[in-house]
Amino acid sequence: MSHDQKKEEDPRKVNNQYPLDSNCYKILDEIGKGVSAIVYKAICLPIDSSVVAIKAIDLEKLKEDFDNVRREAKTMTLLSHPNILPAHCSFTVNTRLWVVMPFMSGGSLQSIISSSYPDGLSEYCIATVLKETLSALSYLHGQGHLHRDIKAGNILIDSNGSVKLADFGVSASIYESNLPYGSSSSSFSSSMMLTDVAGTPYWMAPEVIHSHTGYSLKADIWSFGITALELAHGRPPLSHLPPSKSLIMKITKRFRFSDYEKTKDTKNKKFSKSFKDMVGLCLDQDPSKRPSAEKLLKHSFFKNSKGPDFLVKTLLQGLPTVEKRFKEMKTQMPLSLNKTEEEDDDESVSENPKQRRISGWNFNEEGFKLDPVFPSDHKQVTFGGETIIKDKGKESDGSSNSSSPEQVLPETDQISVQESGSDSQGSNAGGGHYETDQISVQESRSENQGGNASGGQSVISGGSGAGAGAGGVVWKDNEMVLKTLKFLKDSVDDQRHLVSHMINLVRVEDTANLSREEQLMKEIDNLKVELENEKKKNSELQLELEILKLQLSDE
Ligand SMILES: Nc1ncnc2c1ncn2[C@@H]1O[C@H](COP(=O)(O)OP(=O)(O)OP(=O)(O)O)[C@@H](O)[C@H]1O
Repeated sequence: MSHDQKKEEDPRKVNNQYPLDSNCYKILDEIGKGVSAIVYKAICLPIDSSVVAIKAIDLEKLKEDFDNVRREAKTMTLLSHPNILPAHCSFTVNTRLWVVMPFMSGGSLQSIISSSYPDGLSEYCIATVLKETLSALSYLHGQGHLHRDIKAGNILIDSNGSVKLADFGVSASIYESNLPYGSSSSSFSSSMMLTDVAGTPYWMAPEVIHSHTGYSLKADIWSFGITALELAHGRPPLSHLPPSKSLIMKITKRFRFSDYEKTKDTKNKKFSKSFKDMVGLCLDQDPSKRPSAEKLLKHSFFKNSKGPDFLVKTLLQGLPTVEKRFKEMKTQMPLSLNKTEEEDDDESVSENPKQRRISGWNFNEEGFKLDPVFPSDHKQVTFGGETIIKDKGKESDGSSNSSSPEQVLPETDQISVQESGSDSQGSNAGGGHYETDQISVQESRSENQGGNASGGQSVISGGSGAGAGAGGVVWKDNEMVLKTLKFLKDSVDDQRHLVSHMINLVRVEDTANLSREEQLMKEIDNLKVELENEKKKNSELQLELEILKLQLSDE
């Protein structure tokens, strides 16, 4: 039956255009759930019962983001590129905005990974899907649009292996920014800056988080780099941490990929030099140094790209349907799928085994190593004598000496650290204790006792518990000591993150009665103070590290 014949039969079908009436669609199944939307598989009855995906966005949940949603629908209908998912139409149904779009039977790369590739994809797959994504991004940037939410969850794949970039919920046009758009899309210009915070925290570029400095097209390139890591490892770096803005602010500060090519991956997965180089270019802290999408397309890594048939034969082979995957995920992760925004900040969510596959990323070694840290290696963290994160391997009694050698991070497998922190004189309460028989480090801090520039003393001894007393320094292996100091510093950072997280939780209660604007102002003030403290502490630690390095070189 031709479309024209059908048109006569069904008055709702106009020129093969998708009708703006919910009665014309029959919902078949739920296939996805985002922060404020549910995605359904449906058929459009008047158009030959063609299969579509409907993203039903809850406008009540959004409220202040309504402009973004309208922008998504508008952007999707205006853009035309083989790697960009178009929208057939959009209309409101009660309190929801329905965006009707083509059904991509493979679903998102995120759903594929979490269902079938928990440890990540092969580099050939990554090169293939990312090259297509980059083509979409290059087109988008050429049109003066930022996507602002590049991640595996927004890269969809069809049964024929075609790859499409979707979800323009937070996309923005640089034509729409307050400032004039003055130069070509591939060059970074201060006249193209946007200033509002948008996107998904773990993928956000540092300049988006520190949005007062403005950001532009290169923010998408950062997210693209994070997406590459997400595809390679199964989840984005540091995604076990709560996505609070203040936390992410610190997290992104810890990314130093400029020397990424120096990385020597020795465990779990090996990556090619060209992959590391490509990721390293994207994750440059300085946006102006990141390549444009157009330039990145010419990177040697994308020569590994294989085309859609390859994806059909590898990635999609034997994959459960998108609806089945969603059902499975729902039964496995009821918490995360039903959680509210507040619960998002709750670390207990990451208790879910799927979400905890990698509990973090270890950058300790040489400062640039990107090794996933697995949950079983999760160390116990104590603060002020109280156990904040329990050792996964054993029940902790909260005492400072309750940790086992297994708690030592695997990447620094010959190093152990014993920390004890105290603000009051003489007391030695709190602190984690990680030790092996190779080396142990004990750090004691007492604000009222004086000591070195940062008010602390470090004791490093060869052999567990043996060797130097307070104030003495016995160095056995310079490299090991440096690694240990780095680990110590990271451990302090971790504790600070946790404290910030707790402070944030308390603040949520505190500010519950304030207006949204007042809350944001308050949060900004708090963040400023927090940032200043952080800077101060970091420079103190830096100084301490430098002093210890000097002592080391004297030895
Ligand atoms: N057009 C589509 N065809 C097939 N599956 C889709 C389509 N759009 C979305 N999905 C599925 O629904 C899931 C949720 O999509 P959605 O865009 O709502 O959420 P998200 O991008 O993962 O999260 P959010 O945008 O809220 O951060 C996707 O991961 C994907 O598997």
